[in-house]
Amino acid sequence: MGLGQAYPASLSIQHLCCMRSGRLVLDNINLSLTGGQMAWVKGPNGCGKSTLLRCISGLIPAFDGEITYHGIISLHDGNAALDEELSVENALKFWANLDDIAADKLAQSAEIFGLGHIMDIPVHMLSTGQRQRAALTRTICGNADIWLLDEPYNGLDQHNVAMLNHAIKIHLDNGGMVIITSHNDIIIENITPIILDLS
Ligand SMILES: Nc1ncnc2c1ncn2[C@@H]1O[C@H](COP(=O)(O)OP(=O)(O)OP(=O)(O)O)[C@@H](O)[C@H]1O
Repeated sequence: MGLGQAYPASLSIQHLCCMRSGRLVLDNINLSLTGGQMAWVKGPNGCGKSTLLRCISGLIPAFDGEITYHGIISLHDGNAALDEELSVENALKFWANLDDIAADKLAQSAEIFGLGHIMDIPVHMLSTGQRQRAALTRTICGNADIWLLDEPYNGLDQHNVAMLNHAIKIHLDNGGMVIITSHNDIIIENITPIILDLS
């Protein structure tokens, strides 16, 4: 990960308000996390879950309040950010090279989601679940301390849900942090997420 043990990852959101197209979407949101902790952001469609993750990652400005953090952030959302024309392998290698990730670490991460047999397929030919797995591989093999996972279970079969939960557990055990949005319950052994309900 990006930070050593001497400087653990942390995140603090205080009185955050966020506007979209002139409408207040997030109103007075507060959340504090340290290394090893996970937050589950829940609530009905349109309540602002994705907006919150995009705000934390700096893609949407806060209207009011403060977000402070130590660590490197990786945002995983519906936009896979993988080049549609490249093979899965080359699309992932593009990011691995930028992030200075060793080839064997990328290969190991791709194996977690069983990408081996689809590494030579162009990204635009992937199914929903395959695309989700490829995009998750990018986050999992990276150096980020803080994973922002927006509906990461969408499209995943039961086996790959278990694989993702295992990867999350290892990340938390290593002092990482996770903020996740999901409409489904999150069941990860020995992990009790902090719930942020935006209902
Ligand atoms: N690009 C955008 N421009 C303006 N408003 C937007 C934009 N994207 C979303 N919104 C609005 O922001 C509000 C929150 O949307 P957001 O996507 O954060 O909700 P969500 O809780 O993630 O929903 P879902 O459960 O459907 O994924 C909604 O009212 C939506 O209409």
